[in-house]
Amino acid sequence: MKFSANLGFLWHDRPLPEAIRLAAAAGFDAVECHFPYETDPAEVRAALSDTGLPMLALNTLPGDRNAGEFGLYALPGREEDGRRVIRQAVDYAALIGARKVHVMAGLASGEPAHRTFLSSLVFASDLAAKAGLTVLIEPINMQDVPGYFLNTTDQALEILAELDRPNVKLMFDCYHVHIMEGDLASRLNACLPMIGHVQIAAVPGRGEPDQGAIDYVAVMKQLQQIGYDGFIGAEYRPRATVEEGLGWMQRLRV
Ligand SMILES: O=C(O)C(=O)[C@H](O)CO
Ligand SMILES: [Mg+2]
Repeated sequence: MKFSANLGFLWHDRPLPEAIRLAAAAGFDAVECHFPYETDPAEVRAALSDTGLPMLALNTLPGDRNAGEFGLYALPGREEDGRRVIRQAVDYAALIGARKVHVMAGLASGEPAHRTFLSSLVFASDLAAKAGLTVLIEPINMQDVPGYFLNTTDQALEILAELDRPNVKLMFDCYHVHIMEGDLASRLNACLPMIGHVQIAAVPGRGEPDQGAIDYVAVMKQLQQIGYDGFIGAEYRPRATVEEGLGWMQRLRV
């Protein structure tokens, strides 16, 4: 199993180039981030090239967080803002060699939001395809982000089927999926062909993936058995320092 440090959560208080170097020193095989846009891409590139780690993915900007926004893609009337943030993400991804962009749906519901999400994804898919990138959509649980548009893998699979674009895939975050749908094993089997990335954290608490309701040794074995050959994103909130909590990595390298 190959592990990617999610630098939106791990070493999030450090400048991004330093966080990349810390991830390499801690034994990660790759990194991914949330919102790198304020960092000079040349510095990110230098850290990636010094360490040899690939940057897997980044997020589109979520809009105005102070006003409660958490993504723009499913918000009727905000299509132009959605286009702006995907252009920015694709441009930045190209500069640092990232291959995937997670587009954040936002707080919305109902048919107008569904239609907006679909048409925005068509735009994102076309733009990303020109740069050889994959677009990710991620179901997020309703306890952490009440009102988020995309909550379950079932809903995501329906959207992906309706969209029918080979470069738009599912971000399967085990933490969110377990909270919303339980039964990770059958969700993984059902979603495998559409999975573009996997993320992990403990439930409850979103700490290191080494305790709680999800048996991650079993999850890793299943992923290997069903032929998932991508990276596993460590997207958790360390209970103490990142370094102190890294014991899980050895245990999960099945
Ligand atoms: O919150 C998550 O699980 C994510 O992966 C996001 O990228 C949103 O920050
Ligand atoms: Mg996630």
